[in-house]
Amino acid sequence: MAPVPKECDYLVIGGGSGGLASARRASGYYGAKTIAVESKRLGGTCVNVGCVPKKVTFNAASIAESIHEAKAYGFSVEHTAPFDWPYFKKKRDAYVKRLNGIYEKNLGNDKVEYIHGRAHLTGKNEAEVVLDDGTKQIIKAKKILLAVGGHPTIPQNIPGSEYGTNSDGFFDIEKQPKKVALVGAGYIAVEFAGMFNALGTETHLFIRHDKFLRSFDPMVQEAITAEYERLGVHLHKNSSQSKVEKDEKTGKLTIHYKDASGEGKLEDVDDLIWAIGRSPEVEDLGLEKVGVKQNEKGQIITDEYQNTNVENIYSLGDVVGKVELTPVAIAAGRKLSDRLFGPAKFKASKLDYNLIPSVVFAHPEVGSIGLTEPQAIEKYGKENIKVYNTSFTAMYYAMMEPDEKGPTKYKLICQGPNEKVVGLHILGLGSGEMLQGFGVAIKMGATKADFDSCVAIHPTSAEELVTLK
Ligand SMILES: Cc1cc2nc3c(=O)[nH]c(=O)nc-3n(C[C@H](O)[C@H](O)[C@H](O)COP(=O)(O)OP(=O)(O)OC[C@H]3O[C@@H](n4cnc5c(N)ncnc54)[C@H](O)[C@@H]3O)c2cc1C
Ligand SMILES: NC(=O)C1=CN([C@@H]2O[C@H](COP(=O)(O)OP(=O)(O)OC[C@H]3O[C@@H](n4cnc5c(N)ncnc54)[C@H](OP(=O)(O)O)[C@@H]3O)[C@@H](O)[C@H]2O)C=CC1
Ligand SMILES: N[C@@H](CCC(=O)N[C@@H](CSSC[C@H](NC(=O)CC[C@H](N)C(=O)O)C(=O)NCC(=O)O)C(=O)NCC(=O)O)C(=O)O
Repeated sequence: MAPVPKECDYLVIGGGSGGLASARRASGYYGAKTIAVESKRLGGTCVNVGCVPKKVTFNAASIAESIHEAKAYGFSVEHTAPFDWPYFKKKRDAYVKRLNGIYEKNLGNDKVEYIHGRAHLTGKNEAEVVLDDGTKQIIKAKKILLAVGGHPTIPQNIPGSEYGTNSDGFFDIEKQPKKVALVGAGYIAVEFAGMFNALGTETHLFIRHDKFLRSFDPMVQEAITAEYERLGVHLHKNSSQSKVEKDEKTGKLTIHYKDASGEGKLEDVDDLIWAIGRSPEVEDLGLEKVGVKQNEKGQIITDEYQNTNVENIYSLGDVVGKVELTPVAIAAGRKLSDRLFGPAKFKASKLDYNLIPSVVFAHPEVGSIGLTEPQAIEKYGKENIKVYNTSFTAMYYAMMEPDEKGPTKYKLICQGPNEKVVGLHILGLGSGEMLQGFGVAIKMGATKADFDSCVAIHPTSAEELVTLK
């Protein structure tokens, strides 16, 4: 006999950053009867195959860099012991598993009912969940949130592309590759390439153009691409892949490619990672059944309040594809629950998608908020913007030989006679931690004079941003 349908105020499909944040706010703050459904592991992309395991791997890579650089500071530390990848992976997996448990407990603390299974819409106020044992549970809900995230985009028309893996598979790699190839030019390819290279893997990065991170300010694109080359990442510029072959005996891959200098092949590759963007996880969600509109990429279309075109169905996070970052999904999820279930003062609550800071955990880190210089020129006209640039050697590198010093470059973009700051782009050690505070100031409408009125903290890299000339 089919189980009795469940009923709730708020059904959240997807237990990732956005879904969990919204469910917990709705139930924990406002007492809405909330059910959250997750088909894989609680915490979603960020906790399981994204920010969290990525950042601890980045930390390992940073330690490798410090060990390498320690000599310049008089330590007789040799990078002799190889990095124990299996040991590290086991600990990383255990940490993620611990977080899965914490997240389940947090749901319980906030009285969100958690169901493990795969959900799809069966009506405007109804979904069916296929449970782990194959049985089906109908859930009727006054309001439904679709926070189903995305998955790595699969490359098209490249024979043998299936021999490669993607960012999910990166976290399953059991043994440190001797030689790795990555395809892509965005956050993931750049972060992974930097980590592999710092950990001592021979790293090949295939990009379609001559620079990567092309959505960032030109200063960032140029400096970080050049720095990766200096660090020894093998960059295959203006390249495309025609075929991937696998030697069944050794498991090694051969990548056939074309670039500006003609055809080539890269042999003896242990792991190939495609990092060419992400696609929405909507195939089996039943969107057509209830008429939820999608754009040409399959992403769910919402208005600025996260409303879909269907009344009482909402969506946010990666599946809407606006800004694919965890804090964005979390903030949108909390604002939505404030609006739907909170007091009257939140009736117009919505996330402001302007001036969202983000950091690429590259080597060195890159941070950005607001407009790039070309965007600022397009929006305000060249005559109405003033750009401040600085490029210097961070004091950390003072003890090192000239060829061991990394770059630090900052750019501040100001608009109008008051020189309101409309863009900040930073590249260098510590950029990740630096940007958040500057983000607050910029979000408050800071001008160049406001930056200058804050006394510098010496000696830091950040002080250069309040003493720009
Ligand atoms: C390698 C990598 C590194 C990243 N690093 C960072 C970083 O450093 N900083 C940052 O801000 N962002 C980072 N991101 C992006 C960040 O992970 C995402 O923006 C964020 O997780 C999006 O949250 P979400 O709730 O929209 O989706 P997700 O976190 O993807 O959650 C969606 C959940 O829905 C579940 N689901 C899907 N369909 C169904 C269904 N039908 N029924 C039930 N459950 C379903 C999925 O299993 C998933 O758990 C990274 C991403 C990747 C891939
Ligand atoms: N630190 C953070 O906050 C992180 C955030 N994320 C989030 O996850 C999102 C997804 O990351 P990611 O997968 O890197 O996607 P991105 O969208 O950042 O970058 C993918 C890039 O790969 C290139 N590309 C696309 N198709 C191909 C192809 N067929 N062959 C070769 N290159 C191709 C494109 O660059 P081009 O046009 O130059 O070729 C494209 O911009 C990010 O946008 C970000 O929002 C992910 C990791 C870390
Ligand atoms: N930011 C610090 C703290 C790290 C942190 O937040 N750790 C998390 C793991 S990252 S877990 C991934 C991510 N968390 C966050 O992004 C942190 C959210 C921020 N503190 C906030 O409240 O907005 C997320 O998807 N959140 C969804 C949600 O919280 O609803 C943790 O241990 N959590 C245990 C707990 O919460 O008890 C750091 O980077 O060192």
